[in-house]
Amino acid sequence: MTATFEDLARRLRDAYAGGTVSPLRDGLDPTDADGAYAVQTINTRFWETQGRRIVGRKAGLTAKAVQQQLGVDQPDFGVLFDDMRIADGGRLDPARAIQPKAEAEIAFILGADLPDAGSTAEQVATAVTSVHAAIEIVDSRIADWKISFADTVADNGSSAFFLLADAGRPLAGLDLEGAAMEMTVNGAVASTGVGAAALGNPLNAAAWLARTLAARGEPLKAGDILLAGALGPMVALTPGDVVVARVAGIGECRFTYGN
Ligand SMILES: C=C/C=C(\O)C(=O)O
Repeated sequence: MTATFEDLARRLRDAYAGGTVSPLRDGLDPTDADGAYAVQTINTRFWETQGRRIVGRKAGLTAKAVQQQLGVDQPDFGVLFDDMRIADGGRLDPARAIQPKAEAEIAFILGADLPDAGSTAEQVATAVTSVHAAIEIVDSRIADWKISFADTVADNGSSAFFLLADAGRPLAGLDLEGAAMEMTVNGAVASTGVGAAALGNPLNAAAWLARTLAARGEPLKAGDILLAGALGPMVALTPGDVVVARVAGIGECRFTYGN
């Protein structure tokens, strides 16, 4: 290994403005989760010093369909910053993205802290104040999305932007596992899935996030937004695309990838 974690973190930061970089093989073994999270954390701290505010976390690689797309077999997480949020019905300027893809998800907003490294899905459920249909726009800073597990973890879970349906619903009575997802692009169905795709139930993905972050000493807090992971395959975006995600019984949200 010739590159340090600081080198890799700087390389990924520079890619946001300068364009994609090669896979990080000169400093990270493709399966080195600890090293990859160390790189992610260097950049999280860096961005915080630049005034970006953490508003939540994303779980990723929770759906078999997405794991297969990327050739991995475990979930990961990334940080959601305030400036990554797009309004429901809003626009994402293509100049702000490199090689974006959209994923339809279920999101939770927490009303209580989750400090327990043994948090269960039931404990998370008691902390949830609202459930939303959501879209995450992922955008690898690694050229052509040729990512290993370590590459995507180091690169903030390949996260870039997200939006939540304005209308949220209380958790009580919702069938999260059975909720059918359909995402259309320009009116044509581009991705389908179901809530159970996220580790069996989106609450399992949220509990995985809660445990993982508590164990790292950075527990989820009241007010945090949690993205529970893609419910179906991700879809590459082209300027002009209008993307709508519908999650049955939960809601829908949309954005335009264009000026
Ligand atoms: C590479 C990113 C994957 C996700 O965001 C996901 O599976 O939700």
